[in-house]
Amino acid sequence: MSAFDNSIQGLRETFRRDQVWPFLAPEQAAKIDVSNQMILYVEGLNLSFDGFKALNDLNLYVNDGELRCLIGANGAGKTTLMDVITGKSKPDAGSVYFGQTHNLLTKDEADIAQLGIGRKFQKPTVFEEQTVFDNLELSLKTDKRVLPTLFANLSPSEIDRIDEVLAIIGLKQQRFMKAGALSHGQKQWLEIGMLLVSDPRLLLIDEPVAGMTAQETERTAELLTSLAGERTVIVVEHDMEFVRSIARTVTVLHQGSVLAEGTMDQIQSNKDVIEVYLGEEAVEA
Ligand SMILES: Nc1ncnc2c1ncn2[C@@H]1O[C@H](COP(=O)(O)OP(=O)(O)OP(=O)(O)O)[C@@H](O)[C@H]1O
Repeated sequence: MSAFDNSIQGLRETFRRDQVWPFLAPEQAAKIDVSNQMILYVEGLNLSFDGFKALNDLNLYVNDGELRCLIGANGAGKTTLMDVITGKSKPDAGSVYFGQTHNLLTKDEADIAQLGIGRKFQKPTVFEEQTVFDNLELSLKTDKRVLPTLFANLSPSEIDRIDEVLAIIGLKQQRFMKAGALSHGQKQWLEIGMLLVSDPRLLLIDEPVAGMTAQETERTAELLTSLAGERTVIVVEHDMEFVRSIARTVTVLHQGSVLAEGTMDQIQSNKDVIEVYLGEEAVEA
C-alpha cells in the first residue's frame, strides 16, 4: 500500500461515522459495590465550627434501595451531615464511603455528583423562564456523563429519558409550560426530576414538603416511595405526619450524633427522643 493509500485509510479510520472519541464518549456509570446490601457508610464523623461540635462521632449506615428519614431539632447536624456526604464540607475526622469502595472524603462536590449522588435543597431552584422540558434538558446536558454537547440536538434516547422522568414526576401535561407558572409542589417535583435525568443512585432531599398543600404532600409521599428501591433516598423532614407516611426506618439526630434509629413507632415511644425532640407532640399522638 502506498503512503497516499495509507493516509487515506488513516483519514477514513479517523472520520468513521461510528467513531466515538474517548473525550466525547459518555463516562460509564460508576460501579458502586453494594454486595453487602449497604450503600452508605458514615463512621466516626466529627466536625467542629469554632469549637462547637456540629457532628459528634456520628455513625450512619444506609441500605441500598432504602428510603430513610432523618429527623432532629434545629441545629442537630442534619444539614452538616448532608454537606459532608456531598463534599461541600470536609470533616475533622471520620470516614464516608459510597458502596464499599468509594471514599467520598477524597472527592470534591463535582466528583461526588458524578458518582451518582444527587442533592435537592429545600427551596426549588428551577429556571423559571424555561419550560419544564427545557429545565430537564438543561440538567441532562450539564451531566458530565452525557455527551458534553450543550448546543446539539437531543438524541432519541435522551428524549426518551426526559419523557420517562416527566412521567415519574407527574408533569407530562406541563412539559411545555414555563417552570415559573408551576405550583410550589410542581416546582419541587420538577427539581427532583432534574436530579433524576442523570439517574442517581442516592438522592438526598431536604424538607420536600415544606409549604406544600395536603394533596401535594400526599403526591410527594408517593413519588419518594416510588423512587426508592431502584435508588436510595434520604429525606430530611420536620413534618412528622409525612415522615410516618413514607418512612420504614427513621434516624434521629441530636447534637451531632445519632440519638435513636428504628420504625416510626419505636421512635415515637423512645423516651430520649420524646424528651429532646418530639416532646408533648409525641405524647399527644
Ligand atoms: N459554617 C458554619 N459555621 C458555624 N457554625 C455552623 C456552620 N454550619 C453549621 N453550624 C452550626 O452547626 C450546628 C448544626 O447545624 P445544621 O445546619 O447541620 O443543623 P440542622 O439539623 O440541619 O438544623 P435545621 O433543621 O435548622 O436545618 C448548628 O448549631 C449550626 O449553627
